[in-house]
Amino acid sequence: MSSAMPGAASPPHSKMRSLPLRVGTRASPLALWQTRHFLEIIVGFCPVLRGVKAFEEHAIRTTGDAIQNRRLSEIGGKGLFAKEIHEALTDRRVDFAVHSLKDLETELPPGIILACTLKREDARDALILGPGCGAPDAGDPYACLPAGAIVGSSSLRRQSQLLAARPDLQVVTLRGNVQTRLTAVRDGVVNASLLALAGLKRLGLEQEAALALDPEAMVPAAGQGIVAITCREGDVELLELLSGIEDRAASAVSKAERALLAALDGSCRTPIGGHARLLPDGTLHLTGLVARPDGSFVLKRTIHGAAADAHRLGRCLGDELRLDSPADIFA
Ligand SMILES: NCc1[nH]cc(CCC(=O)O)c1CC(=O)O
Repeated sequence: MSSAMPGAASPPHSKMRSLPLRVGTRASPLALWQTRHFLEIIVGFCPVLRGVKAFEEHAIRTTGDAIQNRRLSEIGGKGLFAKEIHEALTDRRVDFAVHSLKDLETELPPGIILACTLKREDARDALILGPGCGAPDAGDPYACLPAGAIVGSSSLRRQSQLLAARPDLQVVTLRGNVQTRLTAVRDGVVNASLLALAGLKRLGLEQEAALALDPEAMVPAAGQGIVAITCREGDVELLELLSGIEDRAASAVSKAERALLAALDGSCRTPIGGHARLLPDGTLHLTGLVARPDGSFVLKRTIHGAAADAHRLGRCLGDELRLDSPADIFA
């Protein structure tokens, strides 16, 4: 965190509030990378913000960061990574905040809105291999895992899809930031793990991925690979500025994926996947998945339609998946 020199920066034009703008972020290396990435984009878009001390980073420690080695499903879900950041916005300690979209709950607190989404990085999950694994084979991605191998993951979505393909595997809880999880694999605490390729790429760790998994075979989390910015609903100046850097493709796919998630209204104990692609002809393809954590039930469907209908497509697919799932999935 840095503080501005008093009086060092004056508003670049009359419409702009006084600087610096305060940016809220989690403190992990990935979150800080994403925040600096966002700042580069916004400065590129609005050069008047260059050269002055225009931004101030506020790293905020969240409840989710403080809890290690327990499943999010046990501790109350993804909202825990954003709660303190939302509070900082509401209390006007920051002006906007940078999030991984997949960690952002579908229903934000009153007064806080998703102002823009940045261009999507690779949405796929990556397989990380440690001691005891064979050579990776893209045609049969799990063949490199020996019988009974221990896979570290705290994601019920990844666990359910993995166990559906390989019921012999043992999935154990593994949390912490990307580096912590890579270290656990390298040290042989687990034989393998699954991580978002986007996080690895952003941190320059792509070479740690043995394989990128086909998103139809391992359906990613809704919003995976997308950075999202929140701000206060009434802050029209900022909303206007942020709308200028909105990536339209990311906006369409995130609308579809998040409408799917909202329609499923799954508790954090329900494995849910959602992945949309925008084709060059403007059609949007959305794949959704619901499952039992042990992989004994997996339901996967795809819907397609006009990108302009992204929200409706997501809701339709979510309703359909819910209707066609056994009662225990959403109990
Ligand atoms: N839940 C943690 C989290 N939130 C966002 C990412 C990766 C970056 C992204 O999806 O944009 C990760 C790490 C992971 O799942 O491996």
